[in-house]
Amino acid sequence: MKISKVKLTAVGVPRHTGFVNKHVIVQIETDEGAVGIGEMSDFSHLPRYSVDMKDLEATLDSILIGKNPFDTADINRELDLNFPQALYYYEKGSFIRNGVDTALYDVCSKFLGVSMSDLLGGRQREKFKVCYPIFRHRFLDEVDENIDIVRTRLEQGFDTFRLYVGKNVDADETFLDRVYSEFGGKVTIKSLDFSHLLDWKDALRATKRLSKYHFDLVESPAFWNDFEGLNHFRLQCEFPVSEHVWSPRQQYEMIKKDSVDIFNIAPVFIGGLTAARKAAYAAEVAGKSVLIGTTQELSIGTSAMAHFGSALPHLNYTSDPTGPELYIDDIVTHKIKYENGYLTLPDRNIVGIGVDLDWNKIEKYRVPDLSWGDVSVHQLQDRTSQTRG
Ligand SMILES: O=C(O)C(=O)C[C@@H](O)[C@H](O)C(=O)O
Ligand SMILES: [Mg+2]
Ligand SMILES: [Mg+2]
Repeated sequence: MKISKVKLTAVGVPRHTGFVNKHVIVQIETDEGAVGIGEMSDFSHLPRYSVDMKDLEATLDSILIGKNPFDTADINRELDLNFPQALYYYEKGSFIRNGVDTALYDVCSKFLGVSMSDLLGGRQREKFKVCYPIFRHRFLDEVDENIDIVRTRLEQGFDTFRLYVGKNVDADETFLDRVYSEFGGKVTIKSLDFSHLLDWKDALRATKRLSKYHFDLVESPAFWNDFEGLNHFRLQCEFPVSEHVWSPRQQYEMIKKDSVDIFNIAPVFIGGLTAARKAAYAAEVAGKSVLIGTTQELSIGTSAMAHFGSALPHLNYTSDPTGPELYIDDIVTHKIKYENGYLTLPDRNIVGIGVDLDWNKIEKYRVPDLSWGDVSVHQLQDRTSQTRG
């Protein structure tokens, strides 16, 4: 089988917060007629340059056409040369590599007539627990609307949440107090996520202040790539520490410096399922736990993560992929399913990734390019359309 064409389609899908995320749908066509789909998820993150879609499609054509999609190792090597790893969380080259790599696994599993998970180590689980994100408070009066989100999502079966913190710790504290006084043991706070906004000492002070409320772990409590700072925090904090993995070198440094207890692995940030599996193996070798992170993908990217997570032996913490619940709509015929707060894999009898493109929805949300429009840094950081100063 040989790749005959790469097709890219950009879509802009709003969240319930009003924030519009731009994603790119990947189609890899082959001379056997099988077509693989993937998702370059959420280009709506800093830095504020954008990728030229037409040029990217031509570049990927030049790299991929004529290649056997089963040659994932060789293709990933080529993709790494063209879209190099970077010591940066939201490196757009990683999103590009992830969309292509996912489509390779999809087209190969379709060609073989098996579920995508069969090419990723099989299934240890048909579902896994996820948590719903509560985005960062900047003002005290945002607590009410976030408590409403907890109440609504709890009614839908999500009993676990993660809280972005650090901009207004008074509001963070008020929120946690309200959660435990109103919902008691019915709700679990999985993590406080500092998103690399504070240095490790400020994050430690905030964590100690909030530790009178229960949470399972702390995420990103130091500046970018501050491996020593993460280690200092970790040795002085009673809670497990997680950090996103955005490059093999960064993960190597975190292993060497014993920076974390948990690696937060999302294919989008490490550049694909192939790279994510390597990161998961490295975590296992280092004796660390894994949770699956997210950039808040649509159903294509989320389904790929469900398949990826089904085989991981040390998926010891609640994971994060909830994108299809955050967006007002999706671009597939049937969204990936959540049941009682669990992300549920497509049936193993369904070949490939297990979701199908809905071209009526794609046309509805199609955008001509990945241009930024008028968004503020606050909106980009906290994923909202709110324009308060
Ligand atoms: O755990 C995180 O950090 C995130 O989920 C980052 C978010 O910004 C995510 O990428 C999103 O778009 O909501
Ligand atoms: Mg995080
Ligand atoms: Mg994102």
